[in-house]
Amino acid sequence: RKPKNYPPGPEWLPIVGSMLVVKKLRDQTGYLYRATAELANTYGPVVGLRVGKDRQVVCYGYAAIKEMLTKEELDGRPQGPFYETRTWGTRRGLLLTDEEFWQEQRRFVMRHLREFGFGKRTMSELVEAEALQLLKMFEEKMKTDPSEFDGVKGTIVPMRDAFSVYVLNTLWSMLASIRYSPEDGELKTLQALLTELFASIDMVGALFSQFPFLRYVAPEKSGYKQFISIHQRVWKFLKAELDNHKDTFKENSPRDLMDVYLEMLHSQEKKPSFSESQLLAICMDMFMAGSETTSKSLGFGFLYMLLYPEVQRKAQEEIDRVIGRERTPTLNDRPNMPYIEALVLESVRVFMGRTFSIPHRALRDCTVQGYYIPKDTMVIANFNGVLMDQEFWKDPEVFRPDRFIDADGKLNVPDQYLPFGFGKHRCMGQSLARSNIFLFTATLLQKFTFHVPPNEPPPHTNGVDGVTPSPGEFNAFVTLRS
Ligand code: HEM
Repeated sequence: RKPKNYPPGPEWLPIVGSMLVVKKLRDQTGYLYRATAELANTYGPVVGLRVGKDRQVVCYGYAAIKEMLTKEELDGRPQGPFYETRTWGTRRGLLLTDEEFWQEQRRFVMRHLREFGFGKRTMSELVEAEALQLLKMFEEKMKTDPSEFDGVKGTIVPMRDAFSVYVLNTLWSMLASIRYSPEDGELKTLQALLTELFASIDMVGALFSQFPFLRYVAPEKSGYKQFISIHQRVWKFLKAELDNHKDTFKENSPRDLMDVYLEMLHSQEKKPSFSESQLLAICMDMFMAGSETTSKSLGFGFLYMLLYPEVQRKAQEEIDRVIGRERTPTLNDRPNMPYIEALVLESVRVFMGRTFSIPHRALRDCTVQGYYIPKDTMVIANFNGVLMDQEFWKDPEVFRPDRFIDADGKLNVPDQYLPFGFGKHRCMGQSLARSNIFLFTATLLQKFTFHVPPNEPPPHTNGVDGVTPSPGEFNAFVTLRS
């Protein structure tokens, strides 16, 4: 039965709850975020659902989302088999842990990442080095695989996955001093598996999390088997690196986050939340939270730039004015390049405007916008309701970085812009993500212009649904700037 004053929403049927209504809307609209947006149109900005065993509340619109993200009672993360299976049946990591355990671990990781890359100097070095590698890859492609249309020379580049290894390398250098070659077979397989995993589950779980008995009666169909097998591959990959670190570990000379964590494991000050499996879970969370999100923002950004060539032109004008063509861009250029900064914000907006936050959980009974939220309810923000809000942005579907530039030409970020979350669980990688997108975009646009290939239709902006949305596969015809 619905609790009294629970947020309004569709009827709850025995066992399935409101699942069939959500599923029908999802089938009609093609996306979970659109299905819950439809529900918000009918029931208001806080929608109460039950899917299988889970009570789920979806917040839509700025007021509800801000309240949800800042309310301490809602700082829990969901519990249950789905969230624990990924870390060996216990709660581990940073993304899906809460209370004291999470606070201790988050604090430790944030403090030490500053030494190994989140600090201003180290971050510049890492991101600049990767941007140059990315540039080299495009230059090589130009030489080895040229194309020509109507006398214009260039090359065709599949763009959707063009950035992922370089993004991952900046993160992985900090965590484990590793850089992968874009040709690394194992990494490619792993990234392909993650893309598959991300497309097959949702932020609110999977069928086997809402109906746990399906793990036993329909392990294949419920997605359980695939979920486990992909995680096993990720664990094996990460464990090999951890073993390598343990073998080469030297006391008092930490090379990266893995080493400082290992040092902590041997220290007298070690608190119970620290363990080897927790270190692996942190790496896995960073791997999942850090690389997919940033690469997909870049993917959407470049997809939209194909459709809005004037955005590229404006960005290139700024690059020519501030940097010129001789030296490559650096992170120190950021304060002088509001348009590219705005382009970064706009790329993240169109990506996150198609998805949800990581789910929160009510640690205690509380309210959101006056509605009753019982303890252990999953509460989730549909960012579509705030990042694509028609009333606020006026033309949310248009790719227009200028919306973040004020009358004096300065960057202006409104409160409604919260794709990195807010409050105590806010994203740990915001500055790294924004630095990567800034420098990768500026470095490529300084040398190249990106066009829809003349023999292909323009790519569509819909994207592929999943935990995080991904642009569909698309090609760009890339030409050298004259
Ligand atoms: C464009 C890129 C990114 C976007 C849009 C993004 C967005 C978010 C959002 C919305 C949250 C959830 C906030 C909440 O639950 O209240 C989050 C959490 C998190 N992000 Fe990111 N993120 C990005 C990149 C990164 C990167 C590069 C890293 C790795 C360094 C990272 C690590 C994390 C972690 C560890 C959390 C969990 C924080 C916690 O629960 O305390 N993210 N991110």
